[in-house]
Amino acid sequence: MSGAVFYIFGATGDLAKRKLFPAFYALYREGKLGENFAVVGLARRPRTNEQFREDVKQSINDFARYKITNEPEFANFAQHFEYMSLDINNVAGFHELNALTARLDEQFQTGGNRLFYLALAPELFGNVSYNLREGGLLETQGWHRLVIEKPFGYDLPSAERLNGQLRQVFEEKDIYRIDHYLGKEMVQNIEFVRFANAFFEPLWNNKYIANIQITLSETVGVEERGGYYDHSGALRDMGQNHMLQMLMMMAMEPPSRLHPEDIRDEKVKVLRSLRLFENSDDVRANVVRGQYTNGTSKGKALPAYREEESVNPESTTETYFAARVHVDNFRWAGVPFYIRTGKRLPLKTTEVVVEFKNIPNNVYLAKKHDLQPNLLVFRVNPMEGIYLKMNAKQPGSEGVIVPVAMDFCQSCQIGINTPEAYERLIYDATRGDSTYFTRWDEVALAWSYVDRIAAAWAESSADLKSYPAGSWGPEEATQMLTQDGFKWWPINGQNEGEVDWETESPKASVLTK
Ligand SMILES: NC(=O)C1=CN([C@@H]2O[C@H](COP(=O)(O)OP(=O)(O)OC[C@H]3O[C@@H](n4cnc5c(N)ncnc54)[C@H](OP(=O)(O)O)[C@@H]3O)[C@@H](O)[C@H]2O)C=CC1
Ligand SMILES: O=C1O[C@H](COP(=O)(O)O)[C@@H](O)[C@H](O)[C@H]1O
Repeated sequence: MSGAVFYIFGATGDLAKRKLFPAFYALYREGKLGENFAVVGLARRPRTNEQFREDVKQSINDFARYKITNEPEFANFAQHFEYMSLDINNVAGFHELNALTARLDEQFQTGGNRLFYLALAPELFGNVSYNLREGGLLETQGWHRLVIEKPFGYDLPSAERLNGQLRQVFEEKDIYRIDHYLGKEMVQNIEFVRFANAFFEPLWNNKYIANIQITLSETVGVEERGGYYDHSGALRDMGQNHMLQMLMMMAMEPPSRLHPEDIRDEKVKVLRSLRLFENSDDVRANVVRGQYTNGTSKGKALPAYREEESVNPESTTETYFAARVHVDNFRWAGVPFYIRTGKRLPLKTTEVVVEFKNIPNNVYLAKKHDLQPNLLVFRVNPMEGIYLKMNAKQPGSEGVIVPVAMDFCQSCQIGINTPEAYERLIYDATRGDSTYFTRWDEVALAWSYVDRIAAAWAESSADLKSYPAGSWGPEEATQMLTQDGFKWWPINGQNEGEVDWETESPKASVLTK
């Protein structure tokens, strides 16, 4: 990797602590950072370099997958970190930052390359980019890249405004919009499994696939982010980004080359093919929203959403939504994509299930047995793997057919969530590989789709359902599939009531008939 100075704006914040410092350490331990780098932590509160390095150490001890086992090695890593107190609205501070960087460029031989990571509230993104230019930080000979966190706007108009601000300073090719789901191993693996196997691609269409289900369930509530979440809700927090990104990975055509722009071109075509909801009735017929009331998990009482800190006690924000999405193109016409996500559900899991059409029911075996459809399941999070559910003869029986699994449990082999999404994404941005970052046209089209749902919801909250914390969400989401002759496949083979509350994490391989 070429050298670089990394600037973490928001270095005293939650994201830096939980994700960014551990990711830098993992990259360093794996030799991917080399020695020609410096990390400058930036935020308003005062911190000495020593205190900052202690913060970094603490965050690694608390959150990293590589723990510190070798103190001299950590000391060597830590001497690449410096801290500067900076209010991003103060342009003079950026001149000072430029002077600091000139020294770091020299000390660590970074070649003038600069990566600006904005782990800040989105309202601050525009000012940072102006001040980077005003402060002279974009004048070195190397590359200058901007990495920004979600949310990218609140709706299409606000996203356009934000993008306009950034584009006054940075070219699109230098803007790396993070969707951390794209950094997850199994989300990236969708593309490989689809396009590197002779037996999937011929079946990957409306002739053989009955429906696709994407579930992103969380056990947590809104924790300390009530203020942000109450303004956002599940649709904007998860739907506009992570869920549509996974849908694109499932539905895209094979790219002609493995070039970032070719891959993103194919993804964006999926968004262009989404059937837009025509009016509020259309939205209500195809999208269910819910909010959790009080309930229990592992025998523990949980508060209702409206009782959470910083949440409006009369809030109508959805903490759950499920939608029937159609991709109106030649490959997918007639195949529903069902997506659902929610807080305070029974399991923390992300899974994508491909349900294949059953064999013709006039065939002898189908006439004689109640055959289950074949399923291909991508387990994204926290267990990682792929399993195929198929039908086979029960050994020794009188021709009894049972569902069996071919199960590739990646996390059983190499551990849970390896490597972490942020490691991959920081590494890719440093190498200039934008494949797993969101291009502006993807962001804009995703907002266009989601804005229609949000607009219908803004008219009236009469369709907002409640669900007890610890349940699988409103009954209406189940009915939506029943209407189509389908059902939600149990997550990791577990129906409600069968959850392993002790571990909360899915069992390796459970099949439900
Ligand atoms: N936390 C998470 O898990 C996730 C976060 N994100 C996104 O990442 C971004 C950061 O989130 P998070 O870390 O949770 O937020 P926090 O509120 O924990 O941190 C915000 C950071 O911004 C700094 N800051 C605020 N105002 C200024 C200013 N005027 N000048 C300089 N620094 C400032 C704060 O430091 P100080 O007060 O010292 O100035 C702090 O370091 C947000 O966009 C969020 O949506 C996205 C996905 C997950
Ligand atoms: O972006 C977000 O994602 C997290 C869930 O991410 P995961 O990697 O833990 O599955 C979600 O909790 C948060 O609300 C949202 O902003």
